[in-house]
Amino acid sequence: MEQNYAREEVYNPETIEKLSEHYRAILELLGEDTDREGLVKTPERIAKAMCFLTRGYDEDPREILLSAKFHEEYKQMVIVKDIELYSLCEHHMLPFYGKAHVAYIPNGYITGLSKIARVVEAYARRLQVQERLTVQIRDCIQQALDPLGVAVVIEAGHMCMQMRGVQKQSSLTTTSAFTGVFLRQMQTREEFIHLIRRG
Ligand SMILES: Nc1nc2c(ncn2[C@@H]2O[C@H](COP(=O)(O)OP(=O)(O)OP(=O)(O)O)[C@@H](O)[C@H]2O)c(=O)[nH]1
Ligand SMILES: [Zn+2]
Repeated sequence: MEQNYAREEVYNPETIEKLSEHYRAILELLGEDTDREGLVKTPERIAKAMCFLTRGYDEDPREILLSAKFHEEYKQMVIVKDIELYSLCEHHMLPFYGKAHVAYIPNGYITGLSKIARVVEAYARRLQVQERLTVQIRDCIQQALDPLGVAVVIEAGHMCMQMRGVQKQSSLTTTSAFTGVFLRQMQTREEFIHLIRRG
């Protein structure tokens, strides 16, 4: 059966054209022949890839959460774990990638589960440092839902440490950020840590 692999991404043609010019110049400075077959379309491909990898700038994470905010009296922990993320470190523009684990305890309002992952995506698809990414996710959920507490843990490997620089291929960085009951009650924090480590 014929599959339709139509590309959904829509890019601003002017931005792509300008970026392509710059990437062509960069490839030439790196000693490449941009007329050779394999490279003819590469500047445009990189331009589109970079727009994709930074598309979070066009998204409003708070709006994402509010678009599926529901009144609900559930007051236990909600955890969305193992949310894969791909971001770019702002120092080298090399990828860092890994998983985010996000929890909150509702206080009258819940949000659509996919929206939590979409918030991670909206902040990850920017030039980032892992610490800021962690805190931005936490603060967005706290401000949009006003829950009893929010917990975010991110575990990621940084290509700038793995394939260049200090070259530590298997190093992982863990960051965490908490609010409310996750800050005040060690037991709640431990329950979260226990549940994200399980399985
Ligand atoms: N805190 C933090 N540092 C990061 C992150 N991503 C990359 N870095 C670090 O940013 C630092 C930039 O340091 P510089 O000394 O200016 O850059 P550099 O000479 O390329 O450093 P090396 O990577 O050690 O070769 C490096 O130590 C990177 O490991 C991140 O998400 N958080
Ligand atoms: Zn880096």
